[in-house]
Amino acid sequence: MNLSILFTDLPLLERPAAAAEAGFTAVEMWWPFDGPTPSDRDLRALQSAIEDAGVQLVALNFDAGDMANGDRGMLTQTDRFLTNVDVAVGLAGRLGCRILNALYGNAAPGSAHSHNAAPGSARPHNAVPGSACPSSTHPGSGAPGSARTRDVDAGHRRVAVANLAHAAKRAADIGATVVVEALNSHENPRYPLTSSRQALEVIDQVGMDNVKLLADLYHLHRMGEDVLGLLDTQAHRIGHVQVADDPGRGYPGSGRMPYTEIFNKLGTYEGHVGLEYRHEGPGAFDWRNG
Ligand SMILES: O=C(O)C(=O)CO
Repeated sequence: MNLSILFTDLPLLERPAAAAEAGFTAVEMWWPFDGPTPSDRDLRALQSAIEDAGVQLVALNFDAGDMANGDRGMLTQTDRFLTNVDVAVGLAGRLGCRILNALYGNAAPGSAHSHNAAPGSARPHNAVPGSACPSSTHPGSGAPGSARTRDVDAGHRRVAVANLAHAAKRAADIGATVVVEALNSHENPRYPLTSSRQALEVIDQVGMDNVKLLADLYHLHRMGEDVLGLLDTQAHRIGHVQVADDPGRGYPGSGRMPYTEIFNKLGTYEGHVGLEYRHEGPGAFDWRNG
């Protein structure tokens, strides 16, 4: 269960114990610190909270920037990302965590992907605070699909692939896998990977065995993907699975996704399935008894 999106009424350091109390033995989390290099004291406090609760950290996101203000990863920001890799791999190593999630990062203004809103999205293209939409202010110079935007995207891709390769090498030292995730463009309008195909393309470009897909079934379903088909055809390329229902990002069964079939398929999946849904109030896990 994901400690960044569940138990949010509790301080972070109390959430591992709450998860244990609720019967979980494994937890995952987004990077929980404000920057890429938290103090040793903060790292030790988190480690102790997890160890003292007796739960296993099974997946950890690298620093993804200021998520609350729209950041979605740092793969294209080399200095910040590489600094964080050492810290995150160190923490994961000490806690026996074997999955590290590297969110790609928002496309820069001027990229084709800064216009990534899905059909029907309620939010404007540049809904993330501080984002710009150059093609609307300078017609022709940065329009989606122009030579300039393609250069921006290709440059970012080269940097992201190199940084992923670096992270994967460091992760290999602790026997860990780095995963790459596609997000839905309704909630993440500037995130450039919005399908499993696009995420797998990046993974192919890195070309290392310990770089795999994070199949977040909620994000993928929200983008119209056949998630059952994905589990059938790409199981060997999936390093981690996360679930929530669509619409609403609530618990499985709260929306319209085919969770009976999904869980039947996941019956043979050997990794952990992260519960990454939002829930307020009691009864967050009642669906598991039904
Ligand atoms: O930002 C999100 O929605 C995620 O799933 C991050 O891992």
